[in-house]
Amino acid sequence: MGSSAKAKLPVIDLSSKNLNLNSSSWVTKCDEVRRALEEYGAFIAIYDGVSRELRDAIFVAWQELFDLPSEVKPLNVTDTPYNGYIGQNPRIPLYESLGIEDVTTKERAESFTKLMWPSGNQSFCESVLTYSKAIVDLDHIVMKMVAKSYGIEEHYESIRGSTTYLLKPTKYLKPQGNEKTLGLLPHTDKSFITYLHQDQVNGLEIQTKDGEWIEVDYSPSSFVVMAGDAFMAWTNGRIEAPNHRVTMTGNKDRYSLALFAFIKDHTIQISQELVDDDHPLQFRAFDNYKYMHFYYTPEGMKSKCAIKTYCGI
Ligand SMILES: O=C(O)CCC(=O)C(=O)O
Ligand SMILES: [Fe+2]
Repeated sequence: MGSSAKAKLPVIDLSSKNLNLNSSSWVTKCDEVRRALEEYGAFIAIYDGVSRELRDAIFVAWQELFDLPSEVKPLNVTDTPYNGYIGQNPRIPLYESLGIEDVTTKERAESFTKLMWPSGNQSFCESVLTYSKAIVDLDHIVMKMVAKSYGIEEHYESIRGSTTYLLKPTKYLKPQGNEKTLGLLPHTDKSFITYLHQDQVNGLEIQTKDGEWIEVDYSPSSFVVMAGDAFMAWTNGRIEAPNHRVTMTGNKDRYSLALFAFIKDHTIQISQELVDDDHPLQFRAFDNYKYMHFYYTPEGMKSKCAIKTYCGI
């Protein structure tokens, strides 16, 4: 199927002045968030928790990071596949990314900074920490809203403390010539939930349930909220992780920023409140991190829907 200029992701205003937990509109808004995720697996959030200055600082920081010598960036090695450095992959030659695991802890932000800049880069480290914490606040809002709408607040509280965040700055080189070029292959995220941000250049495309590709057009002051595979299992399949990809056109490099939330060292139970005659139990309790490791095995990679292969019933 081709790309469609008509289909659009829902846009939901989650800025602080428009959210009042004690008003009747709160419940309506929670349902709006839940419905958008059920229909598209994603939506665009307008969110004022990241100031313009912070946004500018973070994209300056990413440029500095990607401009580091090519022998420095691969020093970022992690135990978890694909969380470290990815570059020079012939299947996606425009793509380069670095993951910062457990980014909201000061020690990890500092150790990553020191690895990349042994003589220090205080402003980089501060921008990373402040930005990540602002998106964690957005995560808490979104999760609270989904949980409220499904009536599973207690269930969410039981996993919330086990959330860990991976920040992944990504650079896509501008394509050679005028050809539309694939920057990132179609995939679903292995996370629980993902928050995407971009500089000026569009390129993200999300596939609808009927196979159409939506070109996501979002401003630097908004964020794409997207369900990952683990979210699909947690909600007993009510919310599916959408297939998405990046295509590059035009003559500018693209910088994007993903914050992936994972549930770690905690077995995720499927919400029993979401199991009924119309929605029989589809998944067994599972571990988000072990699932991610499974995904990168030959069996996981060839599976059509890895989360169903891993813990589906
Ligand atoms: O660059 C983007 O907008 C999307 C990145 C993405 O999908 C990913 O890193 O999983
Ligand atoms: Fe993704």
